[in-house]
Amino acid sequence: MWRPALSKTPTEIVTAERAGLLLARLRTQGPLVHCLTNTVAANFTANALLAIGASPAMVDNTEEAQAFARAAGAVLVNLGTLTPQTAAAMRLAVKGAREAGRPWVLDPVAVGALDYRTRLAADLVSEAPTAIRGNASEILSLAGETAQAGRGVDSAASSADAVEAARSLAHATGAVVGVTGERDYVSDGARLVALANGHPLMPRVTALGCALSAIVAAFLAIADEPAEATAAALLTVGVAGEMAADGARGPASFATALVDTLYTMTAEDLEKRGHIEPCPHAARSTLRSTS
Ligand SMILES: Nc1ncnc2c1ncn2[C@@H]1O[C@H](COP(=O)(O)OP(=O)(O)O)[C@@H](O)[C@H]1O
Ligand SMILES: Cc1ncsc1CCOP(=O)(O)O
Ligand SMILES: [Mg+2]
Repeated sequence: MWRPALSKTPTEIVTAERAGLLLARLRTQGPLVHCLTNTVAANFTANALLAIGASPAMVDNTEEAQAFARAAGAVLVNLGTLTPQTAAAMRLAVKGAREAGRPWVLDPVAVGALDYRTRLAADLVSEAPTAIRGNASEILSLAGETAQAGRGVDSAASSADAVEAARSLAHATGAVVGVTGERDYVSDGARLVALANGHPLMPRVTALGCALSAIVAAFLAIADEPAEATAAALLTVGVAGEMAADGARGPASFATALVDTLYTMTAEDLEKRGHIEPCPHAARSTLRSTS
């Protein structure tokens, strides 16, 4: 049967149709996602990954991390409750992922607010993450702007104020950068897209951003294009957040409804509710070689 090509224009990062297609592929393939994440987020992250159709495994010891990263579909490195032992495992997992050509995601939790993780993050960024997903303060800090460090794990800045930082970080590192908040932005250094879904209950649930970064890893595992995969993951979770908020009584019932929505939502939901705003002014961004 003939089907219309779900193509994008050369300047577009994602369309709702493409995001729906990737969501369906994720559910069919059920990628293994190797998570080195924090003790707050581990359970919620595993449930969110299972709900959307991926297969999570939390393996953060130095004996197994490198070999497991080589076997996984994608790797998540989240600095939330870092220790010297987990930091060593993270370095090994990144090594394994790179050896095997696997995508890996950095979630720089509280980077900028605390020194030890800020130094580790700088090292990890030089190991070519496929994508970096953080809140505005974290992305501003990684991009070298220290004035708006977060208060612990929460952002002190708005994502709109971190758009340029996201683009310059992507441009400088070659990673796709997703900066989240009331609006989410994704850049590969040349292109930029704004995603205007989500709900104010989302930052009222701990580890939601951590689970989002794990879902970015799941999309990267099954996709060909990292920027499209990252934007599709952010769009999916943003739309799921809006849907889950209908009928939620507060943060706890919202968190449960979000996991259920990741399980039930359809490509049609993405097409009906997804707000994708291409940012044409991104054209002023330069080619990597000019920096
Ligand atoms: N004020 C808000 N309104 C709507 N969605 C939000 C808001 N704040 C955060 N989100 C959503 O919550 C998710 C986590 O983002 P964020 O809170 O920035 O990350 P983190 O938990 O790492 O600080 C993203 O999907 C983002 O779009
Ligand atoms: C509360 C807390 N403390 C250390 S990690 C963590 C979870 C942070 O989760 P998120 O970045 O998704 O809000
Ligand atoms: Mg976070």
